[in-house]
Amino acid sequence: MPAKAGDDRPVERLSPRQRDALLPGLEAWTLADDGAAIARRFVFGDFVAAFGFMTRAAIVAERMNHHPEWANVYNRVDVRLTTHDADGLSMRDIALARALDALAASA
Ligand SMILES: C[C@H](O)[C@H](O)[C@H]1CNC2=NC(N)=NC(=O)C2=N1
Repeated sequence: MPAKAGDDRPVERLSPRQRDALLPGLEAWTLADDGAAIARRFVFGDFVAAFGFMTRAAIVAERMNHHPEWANVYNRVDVRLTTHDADGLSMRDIALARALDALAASA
């Protein structure tokens, strides 16, 4: 089984300073859980568009070996990203957030 992309990146927790330097590029995301996670609500035209986003996002997440915590109600997808292995935010969360933003922009 080939290693998934992203497996070899260090899963180091971001310091508050590192985190605060990265968040300006993720305007639609908010800090959650005392800085241990970031969260965003995506809103689509209808349920099928929302689920299509989730389908595409799942493929990207699996390839990155980094998985969202998310909930879908009709055309909304609420996403929370944190790195369990780092017990907080890591670059994997930033990378996945950027990837999800790009997917939503092209939905
Ligand atoms: C064994 C597997 O590589 C790890 O459990 C990966 C999988 N996906 C993950 N996803 C998230 N969000 N955090 C992790 O720490 C994480 N770890």
